[in-house]
Parts: sequence; C-alpha cells; structure tokens
Amino acid sequence: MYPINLDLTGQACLVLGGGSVAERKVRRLLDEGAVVTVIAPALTPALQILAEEHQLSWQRRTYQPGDETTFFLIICATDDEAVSQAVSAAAKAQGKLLNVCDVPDLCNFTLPSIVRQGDLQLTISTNGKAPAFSRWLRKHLEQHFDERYGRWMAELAAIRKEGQALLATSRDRQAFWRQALTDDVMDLVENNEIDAASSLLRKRLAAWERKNHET
Ligand SMILES: C[C@@]1(CC(=O)O)c2cc3[nH]c(cc4nc(cc5[nH]c(cc(n2)[C@H]1CCC(=O)O)[C@@](C)(CC(=O)O)[C@@H]5CCC(=O)O)C(CC(=O)O)=C4CCC(=O)O)c(CCC(=O)O)c3CC(=O)O
Ligand SMILES: NC(=O)C1=CN([C@@H]2O[C@H](COP(=O)(O)OP(=O)(O)OC[C@H]3O[C@@H](n4cnc5c(N)ncnc54)[C@H](O)[C@@H]3O)[C@@H](O)[C@H]2O)C=CC1
Repeated sequence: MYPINLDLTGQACLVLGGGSVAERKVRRLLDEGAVVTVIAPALTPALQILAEEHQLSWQRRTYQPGDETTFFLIICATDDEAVSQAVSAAAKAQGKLLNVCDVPDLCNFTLPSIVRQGDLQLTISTNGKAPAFSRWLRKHLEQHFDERYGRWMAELAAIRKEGQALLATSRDRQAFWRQALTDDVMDLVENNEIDAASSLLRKRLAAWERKNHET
C-alpha cells in the first residue's frame, strides 16, 4: 500500500454504474472538485438530480470497451462482474487509476476511512483485511480529532508562514519546530485553548529569532 493525497480539482473522472454505491463515490469525487462522468443505464433519484443540475454528465448506456481512455481516474460500481473484469484489465493496461468497489484484487487503489477537520486528514486502511475495523477506528478518532484540530491547523499554517519569513534556512526552521511543538502546546490545544497555544508558539518563535541574532 502506497498512500498518496490526490488533487482531483478539474480532473476527468469516470464512474460506471448508477446505484447507491456509485452515488456515494460520485459525491466524494464532486466534493474534491472532480469533473464527473457517469455511464449507466439507470441512476438513483439523487444522481438524476445531480445530472439535471449539470453537476455531472450522464451517458445513459452500458460500458463499452475504450470508455476509460480519456479519464484520469475510474471507479467501477456496476453489479456486473464481467464489466468489472473488462474495465479492470483495460484501465490497468493504460496505467489509469482504478477502483472496483469491494473487489480489491481488481483495483490498483482502494478507499480508506477518513477523518477530516479542515486541512487535517487522517486516513485509515487495513489493506482490505478488516474494513469494519477501519470504520470503528474512524469513529473513535473522530471523537478526539474534532473541530479544535481544524482551527489548530489554520493557526499552525499562519505561524509556519511567520517562521518562514523570520528564519532564514530550512535547517533552522526544522530545528525551531522540533523544539517548539511540544506536548505542553498540544495540551493547550486539547483543552480548547487554541489562542494560548498559538501565543506560546509565537513567544518561542520570537525567542528563537532573538537567540539567532545574538549568536
Ligand atoms: C477494499 C475495500 C473497497 C475499496 O476500496 O474498493 C473494501 C472491501 C470490502 N468491504 C467489505 C465490507 C464492508 N465494508 C465496510 C465499510 C467500509 N469499507 C471501506 C473500504 C473498503 N472496503 C476497502 C478497504 C478498506 C480497508 O483497507 O480497510 C470503507 C473504509 C470506505 C468506503 O467503502 O468508502 C468503509 C468504512 C467507511 C467508514 O464508515 O468510515 C463494512 C462495515 C460497515 O459498512 O459497517 C463492511 C461489512 C463488514 C465486512 O464484511 O467486513 C467487503 C465484503 C463484502 C461482502 O461480504 O460482500 C469487501 C470486499 C472484500 O473484503 O473482499
Ligand atoms: N449496496 C451496498 O452497500 C454494497 C454493494 N456492493 C457491490 O457494489 C456494486 C454496486 O452496488 P449497488 O450500487 O448497490 O448496485 P445497484 O444494483 O443499485 O447498481 C448497479 C448499477 O450499475 C448499473 N449497470 C449495470 N450494468 C452496467 C453496465 N454494463 N455498464 C454501466 N452500468 C451498469 C445499473 O444500471 C445500476 O445503476 C455491486 O456489485 C454490489 O454487490 C458491495 C458492498 C456493499
């Protein structure tokens, strides 16, 4: 398993099938800004609405060999095993990103459980061995990594920018962050004292910069 974070903004993505599984996959792709085409003889009511609103383009037919050629990423969610086999062989031969829902052997990527708070994203995978445990762990982690962490990410990103302006070298910035981002800062975040955590980091940044000038 080689995890990557894909930017799908504006990327042409193909979903085969128009059932409830396809619907879930389409929603997630649209959330990521993908340009989605659905090929299926029939759609769920929710997918029909998305098609009418032009949020996706629908080709009302079954899969034809070669359909995958112009797409960056393909998700196969039909109930026809022969289609899954054919799409899998064709897409893999063309070096496409391919997921066949719930058939890991036909995929070259699988989908993890996701905990997301702002720019923080934790993904969980069991290499397909225990998806029920992925779901349990996602729910468990969601309780801990709540909206505090979304706010904290925004603060950290701002302080990181300040550090980039104040500290000249990448080595120095690395040294700063390794000594500055410690358990006491994170304890404040845990207590929902985000402003206090930010202040403490900024104080450390100022002190670090002063020390740089003295030496
Ligand atoms: C390979 C993969 C699919 C892919 O990537 O295409 C896959 C495969 C299979 N899932 C099966 C079943 C279940 N899947 C879930 C739940 C989820 N499954 C998800 C992902 C993945 N599932 C990928 C690997 C993920 C990993 O590595 O852990 C999650 C994380 C995300 C998502 O689906 O979007 C989502 C949790 C979302 C969340 O809540 O956070 C539950 C639990 C439940 O629904 O309550 C059950 C019932 C319990 C059970 O059966 O174990 C079966 C047997 C089907 C059968 O028996 O017919 C197969 C096929 C097989 O094992 O061969
Ligand atoms: N519903 C669920 O929660 C789960 C479903 N699955 C599997 O995922 C697959 C899809 O599930 P659902 O969405 O529930 O099925 P569904 O039967 O609701 O949808 C299948 C869709 O595929 C379309 N289709 C059929 N042949 C096609 C072809 N040749 N080309 C293009 N589209 C075609 C149909 O028109 C329909 O829209 C099935 O294989 C199912 O066994 C697996 C795990 C859970």
